[in-house]
Amino acid sequence: MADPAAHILILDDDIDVAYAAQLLLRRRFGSVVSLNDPQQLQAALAERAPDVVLLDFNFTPGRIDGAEGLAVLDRLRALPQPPAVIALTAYADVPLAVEALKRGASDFITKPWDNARLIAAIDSALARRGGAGAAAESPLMGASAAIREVKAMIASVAPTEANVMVLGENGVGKELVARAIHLASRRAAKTFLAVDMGALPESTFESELFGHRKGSFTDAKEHRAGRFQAARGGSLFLDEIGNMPLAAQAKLLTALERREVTPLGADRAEAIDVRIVSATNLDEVRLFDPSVFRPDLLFRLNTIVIRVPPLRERREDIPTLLRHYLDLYQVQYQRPERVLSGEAIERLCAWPWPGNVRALRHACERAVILGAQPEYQFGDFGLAAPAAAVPQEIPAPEPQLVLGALERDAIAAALDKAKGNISHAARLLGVSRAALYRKLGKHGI
Ligand SMILES: Nc1ncnc2c1ncn2[C@@H]1O[C@H](COP(=O)(O)OP(=O)(O)OP(=O)(O)O)[C@@H](O)[C@H]1O
Repeated sequence: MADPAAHILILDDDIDVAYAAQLLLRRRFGSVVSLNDPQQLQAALAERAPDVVLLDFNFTPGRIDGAEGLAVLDRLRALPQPPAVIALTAYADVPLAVEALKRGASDFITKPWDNARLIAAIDSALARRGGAGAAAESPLMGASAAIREVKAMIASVAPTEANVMVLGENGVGKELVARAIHLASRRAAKTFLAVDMGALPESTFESELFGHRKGSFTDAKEHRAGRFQAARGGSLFLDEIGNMPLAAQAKLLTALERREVTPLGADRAEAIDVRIVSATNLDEVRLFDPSVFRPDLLFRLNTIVIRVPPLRERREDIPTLLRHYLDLYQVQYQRPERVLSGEAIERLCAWPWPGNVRALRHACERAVILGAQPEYQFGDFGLAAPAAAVPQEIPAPEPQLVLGALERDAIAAALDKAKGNISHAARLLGVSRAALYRKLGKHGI
């Protein structure tokens, strides 16, 4: 199972559709519940808050304006811990998909869906959400010289149309930078759409990005908009571009060079009107290796490069980030305000934070939930001691501790082999990126 902790809610009046989705998703996610009527929503939310909601937009027979779905979307987004919402649109309705994205949906899928694409969309939504509610909307915190430089670059490139490439390890805040560029640009009122390029199945790459016409291949039962069309007028964030196969890179290059895309089966190309921001955690040696990444595509994407340094290289930001996320989770979990003990601050500032700000955020969430003393202690943050420091003489370890240690070692080995690339490591371990992030959080890696 890819993510046993995830709770997925399907809201679709078509019982067959909901059942098919349930069958598919039950094999991968811990809990999958389907509802056929929005009136059942309140009770379902009271029972367990979902991580991801798959939301159909029309419930009353004959209605196709999507207003019912948009109302549910607004309700879900207003929850204290809003789930990620993936819009299910039956009519390849681009304006509706765009409206849903503007109101906070994380993605949209056109019915009938491609199974791999649906799973990839849920995985991405879980990874982005990181199990931590609205925290993704945090502003870019920090006042270190490195972050001040990043903010200054954002301010100067945002008003231009230049393509920006954001580089940095996993969890340093590349997507936050991309969003900040969008929000400071003249496109701010339009859509910001993030696409995990590493998760797009190769077989449906073109249809996902550029769309397709009804009948262009066996399963193309309806016209379908691609990501380029859905983000029209706004910004398209191409995340994890370092994980794209070379064949897909060639297709993307052609679209960017011509500034137009041709949906599969269409006889005319459509002009592109998107600002491209891309990101990768590949180090620059690998990025400049032509066997990994096409130099001509790199040249298209990296007009401006913004490097976000790892947290261990800007430790002065750690106290601000700790306070920010502790405050956020205290409010979210309705826990009392507490300060950090001196020992905790000292050790947290010295911690290497290989998972960067994402790991710090998870650690803060844990401390808020588990901390039981008047001040937060280092131990509340659940950061695992390095493997070598684990005492060897424990007489009869409990089986789950042994399993935990084995899991941690396997993750560490996979990360090492994948040179820190989360997507590659997840593939080596046979789990989704979302699941791996959760495990990294669990083990404090
Ligand atoms: N400077 C920052 N201030 C506040 N929150 C931050 C900062 N940097 C990162 N975060 C938080 O850390 C988490 C990870 O950030 P983000 O998704 O932008 O990282 P990323 O570099 O795109 O990661 P990945 O490469 O794994 O996709 C998010 O919850 C984000 O809000």
